[in-house]
Amino acid sequence: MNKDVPVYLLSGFLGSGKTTLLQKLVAYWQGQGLKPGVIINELGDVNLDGMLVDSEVPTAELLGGCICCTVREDLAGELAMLVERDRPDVVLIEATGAANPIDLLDSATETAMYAGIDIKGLITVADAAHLLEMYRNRGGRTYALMQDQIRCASVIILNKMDRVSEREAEELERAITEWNAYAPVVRAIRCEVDFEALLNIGFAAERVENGPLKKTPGGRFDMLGSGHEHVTSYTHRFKNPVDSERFEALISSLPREIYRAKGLLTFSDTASRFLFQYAFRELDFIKVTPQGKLDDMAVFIGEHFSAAELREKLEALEAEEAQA
Ligand SMILES: Nc1nc2c(ncn2[C@@H]2O[C@H](COP(=O)(O)OP(=O)(O)OP(=O)(O)O)[C@@H](O)[C@H]2O)c(=O)[nH]1
Repeated sequence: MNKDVPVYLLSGFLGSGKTTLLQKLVAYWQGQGLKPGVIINELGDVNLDGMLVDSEVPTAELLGGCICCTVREDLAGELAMLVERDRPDVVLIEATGAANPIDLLDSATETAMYAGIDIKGLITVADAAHLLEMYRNRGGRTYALMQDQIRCASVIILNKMDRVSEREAEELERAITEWNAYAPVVRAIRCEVDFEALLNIGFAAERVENGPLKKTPGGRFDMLGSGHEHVTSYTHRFKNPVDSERFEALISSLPREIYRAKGLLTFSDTASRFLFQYAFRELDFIKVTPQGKLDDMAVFIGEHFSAAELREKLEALEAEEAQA
């Protein structure tokens, strides 16, 4: 009989560093001579994260919805198919940052009943600076979701340590341990951690056995989840290139309610195309050469922001360039 394929789930709020970790874990497993498979779930209908994953890696995409609601059944199907078709040695599932991990765990364990997989547990990546701000302001559904993602974790990566001080990190670690006394907390910058240690400490049998989550007799995980219906997104499709500096200025003037944006852009003043990333007030650009035909687009994610206002600003930016 074939051995069950180990499956790791990856959660963490929008922009915390999940894809950064996914890329590194994939490289780590490849370095061990293993064949990893990945499933990526994005809220938008274009898989931008997929562009950052080695094209040799079998990848399944779940787009246009979130694992914990609209694409729940699809996850089971995609996971079973990936395992059957590509026979990976290990699978990593990256949920959207808006996903409630309970539903993700539920859906994955359902699949485990028939698909020959072994759910190892959940890695939660937290953006230290963003979590700290949320923790100090206490309240709101984003904060509740971040807490749930930490409560459900088998191991927590406290990422973006370059953005907090030692005292702040200690304050965060105390809070995290209160929410989840079982999971080890590993500090990191750009999710750079000792992967061997991470996979050993976080998923040791006795920890999983005594972990924060117990299954109910009905097979579901017994923990109240907070929905993420408050999270909204707006996808903009660009008709023509925009000026990079004006685009940067627009991004830096975004309202606080928009905490995540990413997209693929052609600038009028540069030769190549760029994947842009904006997470908790930090902007990053990566040069890319997308495979196949992909139009310029940007997705903005946040709470109760005005999509109409944002669209107007973006259209004005496009119009300025068209006239120039
Ligand atoms: N300053 C800083 N930035 C980081 C660190 N780790 C990742 N980033 C940046 O944060 C942004 C978001 O990282 P991702 O790995 O795409 O985050 P994600 O959790 O996959 O985002 P979603 O898919 O939208 O949920 C990117 O611009 C990263 O380069 C870190 O340790 N410090």
